[in-house]
This record gives sequence, C-alpha cells and structure tokens, in this order.
Amino acid sequence: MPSEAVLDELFATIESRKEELPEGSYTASLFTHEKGENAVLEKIGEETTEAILAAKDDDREELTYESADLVYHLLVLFAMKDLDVDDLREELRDRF
Ligand SMILES: N=c1c2ncn([C@@H]3O[C@H](COP(=O)(O)OP(=O)(O)OP(=O)(O)O)[C@@H](O)[C@H]3O)c2ncn1[C@@H]1O[C@H](COP(=O)(O)O)[C@@H](O)[C@H]1O
Repeated sequence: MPSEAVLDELFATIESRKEELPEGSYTASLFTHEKGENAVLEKIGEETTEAILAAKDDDREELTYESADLVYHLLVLFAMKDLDVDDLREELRDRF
C-alpha cells in the first residue's frame, strides 16, 4: 500500500470494525467498551501525554511511535462520532 493511502485504508478498516465488531479486534473492543466513549477518550489522553514526554526527551523514534498511537485513537473517535477522515482533511485544507 502506498504510504499516502494509509490514513484512508486505516479509517476504512476502523469503519468496518465498527460495523462488523469481529471478536479479538482491539478496535472493535473500543466500540463495545463498558466505559463507552470514555475508553477511547482516556487512550487519547494517555497517548498525548506519552507523545509529549517523548518530545521532551528528544526521542524522535518514540515521538513518532506515540504519535501513530494518538492518530489511530483519534480516528477511532472520528468514527464513533460519525465523522470521516475527509472532514479532517477538508478542515486542514480550508486553513491554507
Ligand atoms: N493502528 C492501530 C493501532 N495503534 C495502536 N493500537 C493499539 O492501541 C493500544 C495502545 O495501547 P497502549 O499504548 O496503552 O499499549 P498497551 O499495549 O495497551 O500497553 P501499555 O502501553 O499500557 O504497556 C495497543 O493495544 C495497540 O495494539 C492499534 N490497534 C490497531 N491499529 C490498526 O487497526 C487495524 C485493525 O486492528 P484490530 O484492532 O486488531 O482489528 C490494524 O490493522 C492496525 O492497522
């Protein structure tokens, strides 16, 4: 898969996990969590903190890793709220 397509492919996978809720899927578990949407909100908070700490430590590899965790959880939140990755793209484009 070309890396330009990864956000779209990831978001499509998240949407399909939301529809199909396959067993053993971490993504599906976020949609059915007993804490409701708080589960993903807490993860976004944790991953943000981890990214900040990696930046403070000047650990570029760790910052990249934690940022990927953060973006993934943010996309799960978008799917939960019936937003699309295109909404994010359009918002960023409109700021140009
Ligand atoms: N991109 C991701 C992705 N990023 C992070 N994570 C999960 O998010 C969780 C992050 O939690 P933490 O950082 O707290 O790490 P932890 O392993 O729980 O443990 P600690 O840090 O507390 O020690 C881990 O369980 C990761 O596996 C992800 N899980 C899934 N995806 C994508 O989603 C697709 C669907 O996967 P399923 O969720 O398995 O259906 C996959 O193909 C991936 O492309």
